[in-house]
Amino acid sequence: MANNDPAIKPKAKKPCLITCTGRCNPHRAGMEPRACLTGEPTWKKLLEYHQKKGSKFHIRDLFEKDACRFSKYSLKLITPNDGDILIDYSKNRIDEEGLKLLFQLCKDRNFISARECLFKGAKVNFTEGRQVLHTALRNREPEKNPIMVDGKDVMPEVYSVLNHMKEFSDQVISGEWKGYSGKEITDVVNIGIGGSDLGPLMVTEALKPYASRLKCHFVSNIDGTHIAEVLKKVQPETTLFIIASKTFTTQETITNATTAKDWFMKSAGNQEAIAKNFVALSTNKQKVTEFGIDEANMFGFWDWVGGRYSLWSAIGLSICLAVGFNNFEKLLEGAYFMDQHFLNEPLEKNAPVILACLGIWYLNFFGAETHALLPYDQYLHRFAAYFQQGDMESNGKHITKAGNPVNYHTGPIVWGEPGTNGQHAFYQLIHQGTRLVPADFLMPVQTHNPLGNHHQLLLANYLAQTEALMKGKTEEEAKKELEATKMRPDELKRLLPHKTFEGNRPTNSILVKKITPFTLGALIAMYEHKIFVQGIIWDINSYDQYGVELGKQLAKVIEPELANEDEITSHDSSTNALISYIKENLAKPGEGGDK
Ligand SMILES: O=P(O)(O)OC[C@H]1O[C@@](O)(CO)[C@@H](O)[C@@H]1O
Repeated sequence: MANNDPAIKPKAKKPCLITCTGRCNPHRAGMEPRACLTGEPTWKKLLEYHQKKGSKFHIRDLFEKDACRFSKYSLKLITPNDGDILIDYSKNRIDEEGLKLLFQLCKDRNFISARECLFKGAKVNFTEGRQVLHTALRNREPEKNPIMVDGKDVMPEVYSVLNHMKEFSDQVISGEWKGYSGKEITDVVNIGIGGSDLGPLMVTEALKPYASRLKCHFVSNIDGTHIAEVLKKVQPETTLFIIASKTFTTQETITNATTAKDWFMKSAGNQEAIAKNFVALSTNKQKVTEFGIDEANMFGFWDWVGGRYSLWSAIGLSICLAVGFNNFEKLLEGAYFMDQHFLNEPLEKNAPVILACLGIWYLNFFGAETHALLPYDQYLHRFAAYFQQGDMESNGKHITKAGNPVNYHTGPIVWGEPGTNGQHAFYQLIHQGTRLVPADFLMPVQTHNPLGNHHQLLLANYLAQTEALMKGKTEEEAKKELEATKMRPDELKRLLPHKTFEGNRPTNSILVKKITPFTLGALIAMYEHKIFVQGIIWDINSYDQYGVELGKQLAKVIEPELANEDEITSHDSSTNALISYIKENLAKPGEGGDK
């Protein structure tokens, strides 16, 4: 399914790819150190393989031809204490030949050396000139594996912050740490956005079975409703506010933090009280102290920690408070387990590499545009949302390392909801729509809430969906079913096409014994590394995010325009008109909100 959007008709004489984005400019002088991806010999072989075989596969046939398909196309990662992690990728439109070509593409794209650079602290974030070392945050063998940044082993600092996080979270949970009026803390409010919110929120929700006595709340949106609704639930004396911001300049976070501080000061009355009920998580000491939070109450981290990769850092303090430091440490251990798997396993046995390659296969050769993450676990209800930032802010790029526009698609649109809810919302499209939607189905075999036959039913639905998406329902099968209803032949003929399922919808089944801090850490790290592999193949920078800046810049221009009485004519007619409409409809003094 080529991308036929007329807005991006291929400029090149003939599109290099089924889904050429039309930005192809292979002859631009000074091509990047690596050949343009679509110029790679392996890429061309993959194109040929797709045209001759890949595009003609039906997964149902692949299973019928090979009784050992599951054992050939699945991985089992044996964890020390949390059971096995099973990655079943057999329900995909691919065979040995195709996988071999994809692994070869990884090698052609210098993946092996790029992986080493990542872990060793090379400046892989090549636009900001930074290392990318979220793996250092969970390095559980610091003596064996020092991590050098600018000639200095960062592991002592990493462990110093972890020790501070442990000491503080233990004190708060035990009640030793008191609020300004001497009362124990009962509620924690994490104020942050993006990577300073999504990770802590997702993990805290996912690990609810491990909850401490503290009630955790998250405020992120600049919409006053978000903080207003949280402040209704907490008391100033017993609330710990965590101001989480890598830069400590993000408008939403500083606005919310200031509102929280003003609300707090109405009760607390003096600046000293801040020291008991506010802490900061940031790389920016100066801004933290300017806000009024003592450096002693700051948990630092470093520029080589990307925001969307920061839950393993001080940004994870709310996780430590929500589930206890020991469980946070198990989360780190799970991620470390996956790091070691990613670092040491050959491509053919490497879960992040396999998931990355299969993603490339559908995105760049079948024209898929999205990737669904479908956790069959209600506690994981924020899992897809977390990887919307993790994946889309990493690989939503179109400029290569050498500064040229790509002529192939890059990062997918990531989305998803927990099962079985998705089945009653969007599975119709996945089963019978016109788009190919590769999907990962995640499932814990054991539930934290054994209740009647709920989990049995959840498991059955989980298994049925990937089977149905793969097998479909042939016309003959549908016809037999309709005939059994004694339906009139003309009615049957009319309904039959609507009742058949093409199947051949690819899925990966990812199962853990149970969602524990360890297995959750491993799963998150697995997807982080998948994103890395895809970024390397696409030759883009997965670790900057300039794309989020323009909107912020324009908002700074518009904000004062909304505050004055003038008619605004400085924008396009739409924006000018929208501003006018808003000004006409702003609440007049005394109009207030309707009750
Ligand atoms: O942690 P901070 O510096 O407040 O940034 C919050 C978020 O803002 C961004 O959109 C960058 O501006 C994300 O990359 C980041 O996670």
